[in-house]
Amino acid sequence: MNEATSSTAPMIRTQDVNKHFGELHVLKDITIEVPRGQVVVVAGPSGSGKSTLCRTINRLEPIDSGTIEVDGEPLPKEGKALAKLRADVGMVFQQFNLFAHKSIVDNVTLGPIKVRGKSKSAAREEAMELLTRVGIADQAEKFPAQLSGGQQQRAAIARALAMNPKVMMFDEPTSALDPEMVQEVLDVMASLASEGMTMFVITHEMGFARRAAHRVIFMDYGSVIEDTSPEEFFTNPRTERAQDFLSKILTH
Ligand SMILES: Nc1ncnc2c1ncn2[C@@H]1O[C@H](COP(=O)(O)OP(=O)(O)OP(=O)(O)O)[C@@H](O)[C@H]1O
Repeated sequence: MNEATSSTAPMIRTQDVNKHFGELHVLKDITIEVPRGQVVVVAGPSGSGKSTLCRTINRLEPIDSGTIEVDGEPLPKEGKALAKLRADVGMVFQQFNLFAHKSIVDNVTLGPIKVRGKSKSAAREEAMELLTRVGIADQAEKFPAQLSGGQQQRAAIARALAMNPKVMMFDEPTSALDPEMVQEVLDVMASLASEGMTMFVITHEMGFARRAAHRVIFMDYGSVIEDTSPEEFFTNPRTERAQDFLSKILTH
């Protein structure tokens, strides 16, 4: 890797990205840059293409045209480079996707041992530090089903962090949680944000956007139609679609 490039390039850069699902044009000429250390909240109505955009950046979905770079490097298509990309771009989904038959600590150590080549003892030590950081060290030996949804999601965040990612992507991380557990997950995310992690967060939690985001991207029908500061987005949304969206979300 070219160090000079990687230290100055935006963490994520997409240029004229287009994607279709059959006839549906789900991403339309998406051009965005996310500088390192920036926290971007991606908002928009259901079906506007937010998840698809997120998944293209991790190459879980291929694109039809355009380019995507992570840390100055084009996305690899296969092999070791793809595994490295998946480690560099940590993903946290709505469903926690933890391995049900492994303990929480084993869920966290699996990637570092298999992909990063860490020794078992080093991986375990780091996993315990991460579980402490997300507030569930006391749950380390339990199985996922023995934890609350909020604890499982915090374990999923620890698992992604264990790969030492360059950027963390969150796809509606709190929408499967009972209301009382939402805040504990958002608190972990806000703390990561304050530590300077680059974050790309799809969420309807506008409180988090106000508190932790540097920027809000609003998508509608596959296009980015607002890309602005949280202050501007909340006080002065430019488009009627964003105004409608905010009035629904904020009165919900
Ligand atoms: N694998 C797929 N095959 C076909 N269509 C898909 C696929 N994945 C998503 N779509 C469609 O693409 C559009 C965008 O979906 P996407 O999940 O990206 O939207 P979203 O903004 O994240 O929505 P939500 O907020 O409901 O999660 C939707 O119309 C969806 O039905």
